[in-house]
Amino acid sequence: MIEIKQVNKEFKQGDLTIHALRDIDLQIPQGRIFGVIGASGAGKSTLIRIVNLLERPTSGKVVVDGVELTALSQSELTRERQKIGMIFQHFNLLSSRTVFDNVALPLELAGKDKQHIQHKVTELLDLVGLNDKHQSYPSNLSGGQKQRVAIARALASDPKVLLCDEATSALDPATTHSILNLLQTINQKLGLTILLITHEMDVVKRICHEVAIIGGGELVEKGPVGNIFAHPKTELARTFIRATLDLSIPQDYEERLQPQSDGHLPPLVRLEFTGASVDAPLISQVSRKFNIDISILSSDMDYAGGVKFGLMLAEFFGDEENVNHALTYLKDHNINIEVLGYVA
Ligand SMILES: Nc1ncnc2c1ncn2[C@@H]1O[C@H](COP(=O)(O)OP(=O)(O)OP(=O)(O)O)[C@@H](O)[C@H]1O
Repeated sequence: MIEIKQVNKEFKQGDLTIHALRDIDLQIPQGRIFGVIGASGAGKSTLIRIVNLLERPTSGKVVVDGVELTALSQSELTRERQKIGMIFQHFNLLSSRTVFDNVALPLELAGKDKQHIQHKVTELLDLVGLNDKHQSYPSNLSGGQKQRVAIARALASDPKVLLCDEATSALDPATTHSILNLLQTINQKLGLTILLITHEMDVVKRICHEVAIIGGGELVEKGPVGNIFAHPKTELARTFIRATLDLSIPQDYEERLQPQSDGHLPPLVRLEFTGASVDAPLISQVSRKFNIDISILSSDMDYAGGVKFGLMLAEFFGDEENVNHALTYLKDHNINIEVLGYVA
């Protein structure tokens, strides 16, 4: 549905050339939810703006629904752009128009008659769960409701593709959840292809089928979300995955931690399970095999692509030599081990 072929984008700033995107190749099949994740300045916004040619690539092609947008005249492009809806981080609603009139705007611009507009806008506001807000103004809506209006407006011209530019970044976690659910519903009900950019792996994990990771304007890794979570190949992918796992040492433990063992203090160990970790009940195995006790302090494990991954904090009690053997055994089974200190 969307093909990005060998796209490069350079910005000139005086004598300086900023290479915002380098040789990007992406194919996004119809009906999929595709996420592009990257840190600030990685080139995400530039990439998504290139898909509807709000930004023209310096070289390369953009094909949407079989039409090469990069080869079109301005008037042809205006027509093709109706196939592509877009929503933004800050909603971009017209504050002087009611909710109804915001959603009606693209239909008015397309010259649709009043009856069609009334029917279509009512249907869209029903779809996004705002049928009681027709006459409200954006200033009287919550952030989540504003984004719902923006989604309804983006769908008014029956697009085949929806571009989401950090659509949930200005929202709290609960509202983010409800907007992501809505995007998923729309994807399933309307078969709409969704391309979203985000800096949060949680967003990707929650709704995307596939993900591409960009860093410094280059595409470093792409694939089905489960595969990337289970078998990240690059440090950048690992960093994003780690950020979805929340594991901090409780304050009182932090205060009790000693840098050295006196031979008796139990180590506090951070265990990282990745796609490479052996999928077996290793914690109970090492406990039995090396005659030690393991007390799990906290754990954030997830499951994707057929494997478990995540982080665990645990104290290992027992004879020092046995504990060390147990840690070596876990390392040998591809669990990353870090001894954070010894608990006094
Ligand atoms: N109009 C422009 N003129 C010059 N440089 C630009 C322009 N737009 C983007 N850039 C540069 O291109 C690079 C990529 O920017 P882009 O906005 O695409 O990144 P991003 O991943 O979306 O970042 P953020 O998450 O902070 O929005 C940055 O170095 C940025 O400074």
